[in-house]
Amino acid sequence: MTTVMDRAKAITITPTRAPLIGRVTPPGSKSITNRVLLLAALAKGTSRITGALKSLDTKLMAAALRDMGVGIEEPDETSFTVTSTGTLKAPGKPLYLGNAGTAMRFLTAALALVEGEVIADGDEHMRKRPIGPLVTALRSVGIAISDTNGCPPVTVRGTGRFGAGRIEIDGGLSSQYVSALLMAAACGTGPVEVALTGTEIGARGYVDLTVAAMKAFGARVEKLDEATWRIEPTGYVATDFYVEPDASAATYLWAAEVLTGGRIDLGVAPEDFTQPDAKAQAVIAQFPHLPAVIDGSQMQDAIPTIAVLAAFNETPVRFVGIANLRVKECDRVRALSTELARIRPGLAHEEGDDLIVSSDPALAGQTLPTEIETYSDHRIAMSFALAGLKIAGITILDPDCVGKTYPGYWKALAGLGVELEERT
Ligand SMILES: O=C(O)C1=C[C@@H](OP(=O)(O)O)[C@@H](O)[C@H](O)C1
Ligand SMILES: C=C(OP(=O)(O)O)C(=O)O
Repeated sequence: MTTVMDRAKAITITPTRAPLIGRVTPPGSKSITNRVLLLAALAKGTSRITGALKSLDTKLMAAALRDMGVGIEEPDETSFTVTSTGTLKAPGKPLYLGNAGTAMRFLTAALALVEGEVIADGDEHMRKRPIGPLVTALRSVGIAISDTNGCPPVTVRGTGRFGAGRIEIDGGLSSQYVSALLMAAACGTGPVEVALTGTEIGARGYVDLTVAAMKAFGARVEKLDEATWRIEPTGYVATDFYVEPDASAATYLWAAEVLTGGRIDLGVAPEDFTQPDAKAQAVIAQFPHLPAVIDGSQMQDAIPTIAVLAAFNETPVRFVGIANLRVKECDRVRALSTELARIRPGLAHEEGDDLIVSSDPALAGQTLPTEIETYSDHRIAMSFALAGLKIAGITILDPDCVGKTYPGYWKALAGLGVELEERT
């Protein structure tokens, strides 16, 4: 698998004449898969993970753990069997984590548990994604760690132990910093308190997801107040774990359903997801009467989906609380405004960190030949494909970038009867 953008490749979508009706099983959750892979690696014994996502991001996490001596087998398309001594060994080479934010942030904290020096690096996009607050927090509990101008690569000189005491962390830029500290903290020499400094935190639901996964692997975590968690030094116990489907992946299917007036059975009800992006379903269901202002802070990965949907809404939509989108796989605020405006000038613009989508229901049925730049960002590719369900001439460049979290995306659309023309 490669993360290098393949500009020659493209997919042009033919608008659907009929409502999309059918069944699609979304892949397993990326967020949960990468949490439980790490937790299983930190537990002594064998853990069987089922329902897991197999995609670039989880392959990178699994490969890094294998490099550190963890046995990971893949008995089938959706399972990992993880066998570990409960410790991570220093790999003989830098860990390569591509543009997988979860792998980079979660492992950066976990590398304190390795005895020896480890470098964690990523691709050119990851090298622009901030990790400074996490590095500063780790240093505050005596971990020898350095970054590169606030971004990866990071070098950690671990002692095999995490330490104990209070760690303050600013989770404003990324909740993944908080999740990373919480997971490593259960392997501390004593109890650890993780406390938020700022009032803001990127989607809180991801921290809840972390705590739930930690508890499933035997950790004792107590939420002392809205900004503080206390983690006991229990370590982890190997367990079997079923990963629920990916809520962010589900957003494309929920949107495809309302855009085409169809019915897509995902085999799981929106209320049964524990991931923050499941909140998006209630918003998407209001189409074509989406709210005038949508706060994206608690469902960040769903915003590209809703922004493209908003282009077909009856009235304009302002997206607020999305400044963090500027430090994801690409600057998503910029990518969304640029690519929507490429479809039709004026369709979207930025005001500070807000995104305003002008909306034009009359776009549906038009032919507007447009090549959508995807910036190596799976969510830009997947969300703009939705525009192609209604507008003729939408071409998605570098369509394989969906492999970061949803390698079966194009097949899923084709399975629903969407006609895709591939340029290779
Ligand atoms: O913890 C997680 O699994 C994630 C947290 C979010 O990132 P930030 O915490 O960086 O906002 C989200 O965008 C990402 O896709 C997955
Ligand atoms: C932001 C994302 O990923 P990550 O931070 O895990 O790279 C995403 O999947 O939309």
